[in-house]
Amino acid sequence: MAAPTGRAVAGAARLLARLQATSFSIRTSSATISSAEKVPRSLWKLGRLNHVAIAVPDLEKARSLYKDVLGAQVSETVPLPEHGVYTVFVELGNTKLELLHPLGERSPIAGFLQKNKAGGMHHVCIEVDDITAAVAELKKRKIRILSEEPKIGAHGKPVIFLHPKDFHGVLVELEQA
Ligand SMILES: C[C@@H](C(=O)O)C(=O)SCCNC(=O)CCNC(=O)[C@H](O)C(C)(C)COP(=O)(O)OP(=O)(O)OC[C@H]1O[C@@H](n2cnc3c(N)ncnc32)[C@H](O)[C@@H]1OP(=O)(O)O
Repeated sequence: MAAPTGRAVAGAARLLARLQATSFSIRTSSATISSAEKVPRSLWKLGRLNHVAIAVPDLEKARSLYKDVLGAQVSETVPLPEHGVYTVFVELGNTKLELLHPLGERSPIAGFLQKNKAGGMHHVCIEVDDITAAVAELKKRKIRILSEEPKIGAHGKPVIFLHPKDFHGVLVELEQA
């Protein structure tokens, strides 16, 4: 077989370069189309970490640990019967801890404390700028929302909880900012 000429080699190189450019732009445009179709991200945004909640078997002991041993500023104990919990908030400057203890027989944290007798991290709460839009999108994505409608949370604002099995084992609360 005859050796390729200089012109043939240059032509092949140009063709290869064009093919690479074409396949790159196809990949780019399909990624853009699919993400634009699936993620109308402009509708709502995540905000700050509002709090990290810790379920505790003895609320007074836990309150005293943060107040007297760590010197934190802590709230009074507040019962929230509509959520089945007592809460104490611990101020940390950039965020808060929420100490939780079961209230009533059907408390949603009773099972968690049965499994974690010494207590443990129960959920993280992240603010969102539009909880209605967040709920609509998460439902479309088949993420389980643990109440029919948002409830009024510990700060007097609407909140929802997302199933821990849909969030890598972490119960996530979203709170309207
Ligand atoms: C005042 C308000 C506020 O801050 O504004 C609050 O904090 S209210 C805070 C309290 N309210 C809430 O938590 C409301 C949302 N929570 C719920 O609806 C419930 O607690 C569920 C998260 C669905 C869990 O239900 P239940 O206790 O019946 O447990 P279950 O045994 O069926 O749980 C199913 C699976 O999820 C796991 N699981 C349960 N709780 C979990 C948690 N906190 N973090 C991570 N995983 C958890 C279990 O180990 C189990 O996994 P395996 O199958 O692998 O064993």
